[in-house]
Amino acid sequence: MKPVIALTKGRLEKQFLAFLESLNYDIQPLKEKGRKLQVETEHFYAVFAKGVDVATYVEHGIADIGIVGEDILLEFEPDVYDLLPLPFGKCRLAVAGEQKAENKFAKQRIATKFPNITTKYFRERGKSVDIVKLEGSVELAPLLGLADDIVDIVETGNTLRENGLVVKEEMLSISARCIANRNSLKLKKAILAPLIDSFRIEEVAI
Ligand SMILES: Nc1ncnc2c1ncn2[C@@H]1O[C@H](COP(=O)(O)OP(=O)(O)OP(=O)(O)O)[C@@H](O)[C@H]1O
Ligand SMILES: O=P(O)(O)OC[C@H]1O[C@H](OP(=O)(O)OP(=O)(O)O)[C@H](O)[C@@H]1O
Repeated sequence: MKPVIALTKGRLEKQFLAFLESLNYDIQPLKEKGRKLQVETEHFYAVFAKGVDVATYVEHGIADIGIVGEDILLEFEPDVYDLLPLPFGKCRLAVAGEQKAENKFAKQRIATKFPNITTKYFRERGKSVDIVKLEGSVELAPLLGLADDIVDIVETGNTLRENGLVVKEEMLSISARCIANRNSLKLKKAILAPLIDSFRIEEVAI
């Protein structure tokens, strides 16, 4: 029996494949998948889904293991075992906005894909803010007057820069994480351990 791994489609999928390749796994079947959403490889079955759905498939035990951004775990708090950080998908969450802009709204209004993370962050600092939930291109919100600021992922900072926005507060650093279903970890330990252990690499500080 092979384990089932749920992979976040898109950006993390590409980085995970490069990671697998660096560990000498044969990723040819994954590279050739076309539009298929399930692929069998020598060591595991892979299924491809959006990040939050990866967490759902793992929570329900459909997938034994998942590769997902830490932002998804913090925002949705799925009931899964958060096993280990992975050396890709590195970025940070930040509050950003226009450099000099006075707040337009009486109560600071924040646009974000991450309402739960945002509410918690400001609550812990004794501040109550209004949240506008968006699904993408969050940087538009302050430019168009929908919100004062945003809470979003920053990697290179190019998206902020090219839209005339600046980081106002660094919130936290995040990376991709390897998660696991709680029962799978107990019942399928023998087949999961070699895979999980192979993902556990020490990062070299430079
Ligand atoms: N610019 C970035 N640099 C590095 N990692 C990122 C960046 N943006 C997102 N991520 C990480 O990659 C994960 C997947 O992001 P991605 O943008 O591919 O999917 P998404 O946010 O669900 O968007 P889409 O709706 O386009 O699929 C995020 O959960 C986050 O952890
Ligand atoms: O600092 P950077 O390297 O510019 O990366 C940050 C951008 O990447 C993500 O957006 P994504 O490309 O996923 O598009 P989205 O706005 O539709 O979520 C994120 O939401 C930022 O907009």
